[in-house]
Amino acid sequence: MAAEQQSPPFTRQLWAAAEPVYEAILGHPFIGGLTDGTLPRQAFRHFVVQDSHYLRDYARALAVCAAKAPTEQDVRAFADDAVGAIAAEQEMHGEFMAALGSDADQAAAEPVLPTTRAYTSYLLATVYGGSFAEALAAVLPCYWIYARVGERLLASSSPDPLYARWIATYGDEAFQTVVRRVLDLTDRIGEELSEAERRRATEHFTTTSRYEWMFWDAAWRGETWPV
Ligand SMILES: Cc1ncc(CO)c(N)n1
Repeated sequence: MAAEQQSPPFTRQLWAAAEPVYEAILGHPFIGGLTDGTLPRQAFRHFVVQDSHYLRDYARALAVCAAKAPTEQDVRAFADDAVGAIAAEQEMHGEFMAALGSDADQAAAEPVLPTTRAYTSYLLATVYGGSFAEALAAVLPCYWIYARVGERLLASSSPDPLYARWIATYGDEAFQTVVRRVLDLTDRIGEELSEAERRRATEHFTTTSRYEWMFWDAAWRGETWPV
């Protein structure tokens, strides 16, 4: 019991695992190009199309978290966030695709590429097959890394209005509030976990954090299916 009380907040332990990935994301040319406005439209378009595919499955993953959540309030919070992910996906389709001279139908018709498929498959397998703590750890980087990246980029924003708009979405106080709530829940859940359960959850968290870096990198490289 005493050992449990001494263990650090779970979110601190998790962030320590993700910190190198977060630094790598901030140093990635996709993020650099977003802030200085030099990111080629083609790379941004790749991101927007894949992200709309991603968010559809992410919404389902959040709905599974809702189904497994411990309290009524947590069920409601994840169900709200699932709705929020669908709204974000539709906004991506609508506003961003229109600004890129395309439309929702065109985006939906484009293939789900390898990194998107790998990330969403891992997420869905973990939330369906794992405990609530594992599910939470798997979906957490999507919230937390975007909130941290958004917050960091908001200071400099971007000379490109389209990229500035993207940055504003995630740097926005409303999104920061949503993320703080999930982090509070993570610390609450973390207190009840054994060391082995913390380790398992941390592994999911590290894996999906890496997928976050890979997601930007795939857009930057213009990833395609090799065959
Ligand atoms: C890949 C990815 N991760 C996180 C977010 C934040 O919701 C997003 N929109 N897309």
